Formats: sequence, structure tokens, C-alpha cells
Amino acid sequence: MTSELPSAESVQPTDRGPPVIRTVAMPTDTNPAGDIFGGWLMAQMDMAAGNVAARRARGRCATISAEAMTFHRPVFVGDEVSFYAWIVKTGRTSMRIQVEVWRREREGEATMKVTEGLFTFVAIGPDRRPRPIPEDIEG
Ligand SMILES: CCCCCCCCCCCCCCCC(=O)SCCNC(=O)CCNC(=O)[C@H](O)C(C)(C)COP(=O)(O)OP(=O)(O)OC[C@H]1O[C@@H](n2cnc3c(N)ncnc32)[C@H](O)[C@@H]1OP(=O)(O)O
Repeated sequence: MTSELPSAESVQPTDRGPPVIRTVAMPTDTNPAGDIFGGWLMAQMDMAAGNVAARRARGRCATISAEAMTFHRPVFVGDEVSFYAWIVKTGRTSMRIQVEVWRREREGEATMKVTEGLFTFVAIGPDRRPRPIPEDIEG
């Protein structure tokens, strides 16, 4: 689907590596107005950050907070949507993970950042209580 939007940012956050999730926005993901539902974006962002957290913490993690959520631009059905996530701070049991969401119109090359937010995950053990994050053996 084509859409009229303000000027696109052409720079992808490639220095953050590949997206943790890349998918296509579907009609089932829309809000009543027909644009992509913010709640769907947040769920995917939580999943992307959770994936990064579980990998770093070598096990189960729980979302404890989502802050600084900003929806800069709308997302439309048919857009390719990429979720980038990276750790900005590691504490004793928690990790702060920045997530950026970028869209690409289905039939073009222009990309733009549409949403961002800061998620905090806590590594938890089998008792669901916080557990220390293991040493980062990859540096
Ligand atoms: C079988 C499994 C396989 C796994 C396969 C993996 C698959 C990978 C993909 C999954 C991707 C989906 C990911 C979805 C993840 C959910 O959907 S989780 C569901 C939603 N979240 C919840 O239900 C969590 C509910 N909360 C809790 O259970 C408890 O608050 C927690 C998380 C156990 C923490 O316990 P607590 O006693 O509140 O924490 P506390 O000891 O006071 O503080 C712990 C740390 O959190 C920090 N903290 C406390 N409060 C806050 C706050 N408000 N803000 C920020 N930081 C805070 C503290 O500073 C501390 O940090 P460190 O200094 O240790 O680094």
C-alpha cells in the first residue's frame, strides 16, 4: 500500500546490527482507523527486547518497565517493519534495552524510524525472582 508521509529518513541504524525482528504489517494489526495499532508495535518491541535480554542473560527474563515510548510516524498495512534492539545498560539483575522500529514502504527503498522506546528486563530464575546476570563471556 502506498502512503503520503513527510520526508523519509534514509539512514538505517545499521551500526546496531541486523533487526531482531523483521515482519510485514498485516490488516489484522490495524486500529479502528485503519493504521497499524500502537499496541501491536509495543508487543513486537517487547518481544524483540525480550529476545536480546534472554540471549544476554542466558535464560528467562521479565519486562519490568517500558519508558519513553514515542510514536513518531504511523505504520501502514503492507509496510516492512524492522525492530532493532540493543542493550544500553546492564545492572546486577536488570538490562535496559533500547528498541527502534523502522518502516519501509512495500514498494520503495525509503525507510524511516517510526517508533522507539526503552525497555527494562529483569533476569529471573525458576522461582520467578531476580537472578544475577551472568558475566558476558563475549566481552
Ligand atoms: C520457559 C522460558 C524460556 C525463555 C525463552 C525466552 C524467549 C525470549 C523471547 C521472549 C520475548 C517475550 C518477552 C516478554 C516478557 C514478558 O512478557 S514478562 C510479563 C510481564 N512482566 C511481568 O509480569 C513482571 C512482573 N514483575 C515481577 O515479577 C517482578 O517485579 C520482578 C520482574 C521479578 C522483579 O522483582 P522485584 O522484586 O520487583 O525487583 P527488584 O529486586 O526490586 O529489582 C530488580 C531489578 O529491577 C530494577 N527495577 C526495579 N523496578 C524497576 C522499574 N520500575 N524500572 C526499571 N527497573 C526497575 C532494579 O533496579 C533491579 O535492577 P539491578 O540493580 O538488579 O540491575
